[in-house]
Amino acid sequence: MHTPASSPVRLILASQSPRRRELLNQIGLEHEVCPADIDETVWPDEAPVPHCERLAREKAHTLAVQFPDAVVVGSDTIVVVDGAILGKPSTAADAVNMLEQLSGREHTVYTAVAVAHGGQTLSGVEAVTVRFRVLSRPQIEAYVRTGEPMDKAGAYGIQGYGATMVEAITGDYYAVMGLPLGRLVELLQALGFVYRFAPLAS
Ligand SMILES: Cc1cn([C@H]2C[C@H](O)[C@@H](COP(=O)(O)OP(=O)(O)OP(=O)(O)O)O2)c(=O)[nH]c1=O
Repeated sequence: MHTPASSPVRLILASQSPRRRELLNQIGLEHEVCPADIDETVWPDEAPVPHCERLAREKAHTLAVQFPDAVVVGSDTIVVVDGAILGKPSTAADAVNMLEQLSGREHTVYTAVAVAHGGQTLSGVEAVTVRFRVLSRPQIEAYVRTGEPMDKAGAYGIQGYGATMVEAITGDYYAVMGLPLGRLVELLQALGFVYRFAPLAS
């Protein structure tokens, strides 16, 4: 990524998520990683979408204050079913419960992304509807035993074994995986930076 005068820009990903790193690499956005240590507790009466956007903005803002020369990307993903937020499961039993709630029906994944630089923070939220197949209890337990659900909102990874549980998706796949790439590039451009495709090595 560059300034309009073609100088390279220092980009920092304020996240511990290996998926977000992978996704930035996929579109050639060179970056450093510096996870933001923020309190992710849901405020009393805080609705899911404002919660997820607040966290993405806090992650980006916290690091932007520490690294004023850099552009910082923060993001947050939640799964919402029956109005309740499913974050990352804290135990295997918790993961089993979450997957039982998702079985055979639709839920919404919200991913907020925020970019911060020069005292400005821009953000947006992508909403994706995901319909799950009916999952049997043995199937859920076998999936939880793989360990895949444990660091993921809603206890599944669409990019992994979790792909076998999905019947339909409406919205940005990359938002489910943790970082809506189209929205991110749009926000970086709105901050005044230039994103270009680089030729692929043959
Ligand atoms: C639904 C879903 C979530 N996830 C992941 C993306 C996020 O890493 C995680 C949601 O938790 P987050 O709190 O958004 O992110 P994180 O704790 O992994 O990293 P950080 O806060 O430092 O940015 O769930 C998948 O990888 N695949 C999926 O299909």
